[in-house]
Amino acid sequence: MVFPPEREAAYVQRMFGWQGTRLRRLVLFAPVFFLIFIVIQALLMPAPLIDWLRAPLTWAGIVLLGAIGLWMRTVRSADLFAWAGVALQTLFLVFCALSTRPGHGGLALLLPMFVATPLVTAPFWARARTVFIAIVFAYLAGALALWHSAAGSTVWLAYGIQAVVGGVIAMAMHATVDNARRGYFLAEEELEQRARLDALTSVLNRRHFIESGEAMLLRMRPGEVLSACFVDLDHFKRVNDEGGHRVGDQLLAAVAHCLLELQGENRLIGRVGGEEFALLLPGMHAQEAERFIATVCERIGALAVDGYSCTASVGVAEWDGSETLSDLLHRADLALLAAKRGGRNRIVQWSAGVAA
Ligand SMILES: Nc1nc2c(ncn2[C@@H]2O[C@H](COP(=O)(O)OP(=O)(O)OP(=O)(O)O)[C@@H](O)[C@H]2O)c(=O)[nH]1
Repeated sequence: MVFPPEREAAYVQRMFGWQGTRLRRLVLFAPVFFLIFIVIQALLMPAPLIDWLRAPLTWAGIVLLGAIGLWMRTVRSADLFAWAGVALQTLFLVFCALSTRPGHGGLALLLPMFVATPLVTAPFWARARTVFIAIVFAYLAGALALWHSAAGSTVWLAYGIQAVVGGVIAMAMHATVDNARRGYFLAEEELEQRARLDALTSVLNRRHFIESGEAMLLRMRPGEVLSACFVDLDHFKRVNDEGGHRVGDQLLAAVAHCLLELQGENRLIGRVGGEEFALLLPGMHAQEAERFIATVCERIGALAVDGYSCTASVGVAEWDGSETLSDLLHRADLALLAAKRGGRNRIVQWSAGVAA
């Protein structure tokens, strides 16, 4: 399953989000695992543990792996974390390989067996290419261990077979799990999308319009402007009563389509009531919003379903730079009431007089 690049990135980041906390804890175990490997070797081989602990290689490994592990705890990007994980895992295996004493082929084989499935960070949530490189590097490190321990040809043959079979199995496991997760991710995205949109008109539903609008106001910087519009269709009850609800539905959908066609970047359009729509227009003063919405109203007036058409009344209010979304929409709503009172099919800008 191949996603477009931006969805692929979102998917990898989401997977990392799910597993990030556990992985951040896990990477700290790299120096500990290395120490355990040293202790196992010391127990199995005649050299005393103190000899191993005196070796500069042991301390270089512990310090370097510890430092990378600590740094990785601060990484937020999923891709960077995956590559750092590959580097950490490879270095861990290289240090294990280099600390393997010559003449002990059996012990050296432990390492490649140990790494049959890449350890430490096991970036199975990452992109397939990263996982593939992690597996190849893991087996190369295993080969280094064999070479270092001067293993015989039988051991090399066994390792070669294991590397090919293990590598293929690891990639197949990754592909299977990844495919299932991608399917789940797509289904979840679709559900989220459905929960955000109004079923009839495909504009934002009321809840998401309010949530997104509040988030938009929080992102506004000093000096930035924004206007809100409340659009209410005039005498819509008549359309339903005379043409039937199906015609009413089709006309509502056509109006929403008209609004969506004019949806510029960052503009928010929501259905906030039966035949009421609200718009948030960042970067527009009230006058600009009024001009913009006049074009929209003209297009709405030109719509017709089975000979039925409608006009719209609109209230416009400009954000004062500090008020809440609820207050801003309330002022736009008061302006809308004034438009209705004034005879409908018109746009009214909020002013102190409108509230009276
Ligand atoms: N077909 C259809 N009609 C809806 C929907 N939601 C609300 N309505 C109708 O919209 C109409 C709104 O009626 P009113 O609130 O009286 O408003 P109006 O007739 O547009 O009159 P004014 O707003 O005062 O101009 C009602 O008949 C509702 O049934 C919908 O999803 N589909």
